[in-house]
Amino acid sequence: MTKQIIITEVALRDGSHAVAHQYTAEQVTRVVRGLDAARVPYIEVSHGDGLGGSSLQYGLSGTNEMELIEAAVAACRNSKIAVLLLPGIGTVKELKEAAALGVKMARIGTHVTEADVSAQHIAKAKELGLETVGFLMMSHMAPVEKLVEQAKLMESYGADAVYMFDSAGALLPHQVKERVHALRQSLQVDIGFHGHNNLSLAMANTLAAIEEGAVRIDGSIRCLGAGAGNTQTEVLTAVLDQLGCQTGIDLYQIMDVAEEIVAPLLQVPQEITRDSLVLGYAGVYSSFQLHARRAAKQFGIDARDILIELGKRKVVGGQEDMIIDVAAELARSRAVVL
Ligand SMILES: CC[C@H](O)CC(=O)C(=O)O
Ligand SMILES: [Mn+2]
Repeated sequence: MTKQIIITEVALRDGSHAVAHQYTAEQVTRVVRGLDAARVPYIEVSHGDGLGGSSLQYGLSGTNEMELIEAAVAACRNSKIAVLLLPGIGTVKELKEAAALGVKMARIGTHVTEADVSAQHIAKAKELGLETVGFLMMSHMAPVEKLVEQAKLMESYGADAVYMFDSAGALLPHQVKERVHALRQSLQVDIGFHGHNNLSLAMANTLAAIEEGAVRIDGSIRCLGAGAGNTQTEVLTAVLDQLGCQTGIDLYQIMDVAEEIVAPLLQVPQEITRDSLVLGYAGVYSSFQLHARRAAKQFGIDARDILIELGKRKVVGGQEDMIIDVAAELARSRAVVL
């Protein structure tokens, strides 16, 4: 595999879920400086749920995300700062603000069956001169044909690349291969992949995606991300180097950022816990983990039961309020049985 792989580092966005959206501008500056020195091409910075995500529904940010973005842009010499926007959560107003701060890439995401809601935001991002990526979340929930159909919509709206997101960390390598293969057959633009490690398959799935032609990959330093986190950037850098793929990232430098700057930020290392394992097993949005844990505590029940029930109900991003409803129902039904 002699390929050029373009990595986007997502610890300062997806990893925001893992720290309950409490990054400070000082932390962002230190991490971005390190990533920039390691020559990571893109660094995503936003609330975990994207621009405008700070709310009671999704979790309040400790620091206004525009301040974090400004700090990130100021800390870059080489890397480009990307932002996430989920239409319905973020708006064009925030996209404009981010662009004015010097952001270079917009990543517009929708649920895997709802690409049509991204048309306006993709067009606006392009108009603002941003490199624009479309991504389809919870891609395990749609059959391959549906995924391809939705990806083609994003391409038709002007996306420069389309990613499939394994948001629940539920896909197995052969399923990733099948999906990326089909996307590669049908799209002209670059294909990307974003994995979660809930079933310990983020790296295997990433390599499966690359084998089938994905050239844009999300990584997260020290795995910092929702659920069990994402494909670990520094490990991916080493593995791709062994495979003869080029990332342009300095391996020792990225290892040092992981060890010396990111690890000390973590209260506990990012690992596969029983709750994150259930996210992958039940096919539930990784960002639901912290909400489910809180609800479990509040109602005196097991977070795994909540997550399994959410999986059965096929709950998707934006339905965070259902977590409390499900927890309350489960607690009630148990009280009746007793
Ligand atoms: C809530 C947005 C979500 O975290 C986006 C993402 O990273 C994913 O779907 O995996
Ligand atoms: Mn994610």
